Amino acid sequence: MSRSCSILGAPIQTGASQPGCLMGPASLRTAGLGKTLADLGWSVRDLGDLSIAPQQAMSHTNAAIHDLAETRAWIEVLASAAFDAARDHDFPIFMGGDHSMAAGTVAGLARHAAGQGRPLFILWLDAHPDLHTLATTESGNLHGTPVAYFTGEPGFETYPPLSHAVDPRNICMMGIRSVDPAEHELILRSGIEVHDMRAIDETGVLPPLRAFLERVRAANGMLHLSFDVDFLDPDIAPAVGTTVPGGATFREAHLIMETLCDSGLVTSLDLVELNPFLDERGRTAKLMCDLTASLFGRRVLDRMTRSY
Ligand SMILES: NC(=[NH2+])NCCC[C@H](N)C(=O)O
Ligand SMILES: [Mn+2]
Ligand SMILES: [Mn+2]
Repeated sequence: MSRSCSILGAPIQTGASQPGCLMGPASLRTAGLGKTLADLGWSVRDLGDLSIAPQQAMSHTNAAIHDLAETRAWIEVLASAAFDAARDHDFPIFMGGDHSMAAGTVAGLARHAAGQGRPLFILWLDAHPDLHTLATTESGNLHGTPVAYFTGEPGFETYPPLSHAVDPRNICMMGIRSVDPAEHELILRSGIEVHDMRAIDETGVLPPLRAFLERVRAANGMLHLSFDVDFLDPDIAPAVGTTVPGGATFREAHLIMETLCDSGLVTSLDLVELNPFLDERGRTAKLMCDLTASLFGRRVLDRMTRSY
């Protein structure tokens, strides 16, 4: 029997500074995400898009924060939907939407993993660590906050209560190249494993990735991959509002996805920050689909025919 995956859209853009991520799920569907996975032998269920009710404005002592009520509502809806999707499917995919949605998906997945008696690990592919609290964010863009929230940092009283926090030592970040001072301080004290672009230039992506996967395997963990488009170099992935030069190459990104596929350890995926308004003839959406295909088993050569 083929393994089942679900795709669920979260057209949220209130966590970002500029509009457009709202169209992310439609763009990924247009690029053929569902058919791509079905062609690889997966049984694919499209669960449609989530939505939130209109919200009353919420204020915060940090006046920079915008759209708090909407983002809070999205996180609540997503946490519940992610829990259900993980219960009902072998491999749920969450299509964003800006990265604030990971506060919801990871919260729901952490609750599901706890019910299975397994720890949840997170591989965070991003130019940014998204480690602000509501007190430290200066931009007020809440897509900069999900990791601080789901690791149980204080200062999130206005977000939905978190039922199960993720242990910071179970998080591996790769591709990091833009860190604010408050985030830097939190990285140093939290124990999150962070591989910045300098580290990747020095060792390549495989040694740190394999070491992390060994830790996941040894702990019988579930592994969630949260993939921010800005992990990739802007030359190959222009459709994101927070481009940072010097990102992962096409080949590094595919190698990561193929290695993750070989490991068989990944159990869920966020595809976030795609802003189709900034895309060039759909090339970023197409690349995100192709990278997902590598994660789901697409190969250039069958391993059996490969000679070492
Ligand atoms: N998910 C993202 N693209 N986050 C970018 C965050 C950038 C910056 N650290 C901020 O807080 O505004
Ligand atoms: Mn991000
Ligand atoms: Mn980012």
